[in-house]
Amino acid sequence: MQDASGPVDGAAQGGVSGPEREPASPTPVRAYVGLGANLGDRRAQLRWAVGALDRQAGVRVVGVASLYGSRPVGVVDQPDFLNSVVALDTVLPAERLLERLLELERQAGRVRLRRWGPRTLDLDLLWYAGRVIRRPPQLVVPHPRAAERAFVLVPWAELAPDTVIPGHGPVGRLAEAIDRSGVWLEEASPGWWQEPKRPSPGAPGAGG
Ligand SMILES: Nc1ncnc2c1ncn2[C@@H]1O[C@H](COP(=O)(O)OP(=O)(O)OP(=O)(O)O)[C@@H](O)[C@H]1O
Ligand SMILES: Nc1nc2c(c(=O)[nH]1)N=C(CO)CN2
Repeated sequence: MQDASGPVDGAAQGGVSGPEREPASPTPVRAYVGLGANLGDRRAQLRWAVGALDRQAGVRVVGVASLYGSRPVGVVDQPDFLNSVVALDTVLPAERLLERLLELERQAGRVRLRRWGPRTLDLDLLWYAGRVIRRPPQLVVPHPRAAERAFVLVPWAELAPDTVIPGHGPVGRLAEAIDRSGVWLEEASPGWWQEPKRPSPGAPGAGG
């Protein structure tokens, strides 16, 4: 993983260009993915998702926003969410990337009970290389509700305020204009998603 402001480099990542696979983009493109959870050990699930995304062939996590708490939007009689946004460089086409996101949701034990209902892990493809993709209901990019959700815009603006959501404008401007009263900082990046630090031998409390 690296900083989100780093260059997009290294076309031949992840070994996704074998003959039996989908043709991959020749060079990596930037994508942004929204993370959400409001059931189970929410923080652990989001932390797992960051690592699992980075381990996907053809995907590299290049930035992770802070962790935010948020009051539920849409269906309001459900527990509060934790939300964040990650920046990726990927050689996967958008459809393949979405398949991976849905598979990771399944691995995290997500069961689809109702739209906008509670979930152990939600991964939304917010933005892919600035492209507009309309293949409803399977794939719509930019995510159709991203520009109206403070729990998306606030973490996203930390990573990429100048990124333009086609049809809406720059993420930073949208984040400044939106009502963010239902969103609060839970834990600043990078603390929440990095491996816990082991105490060094001999340090107070390290034992033995
Ligand atoms: N950009 C996108 N990101 C994630 N899923 C998408 C996207 N576009 C279309 N979909 C489709 O939406 C379905 C997932 O819907 P889901 O149940 O997660 O909606 P939701 O999270 O309850 O609501 P919302 O879409 O408002 O966040 C998937 O089957 C997927 O194919
Ligand atoms: N605060 C918050 N509310 C939501 C969220 C979410 O991630 N955070 N996700 C939803 C469906 O994707 C519906 N409502």
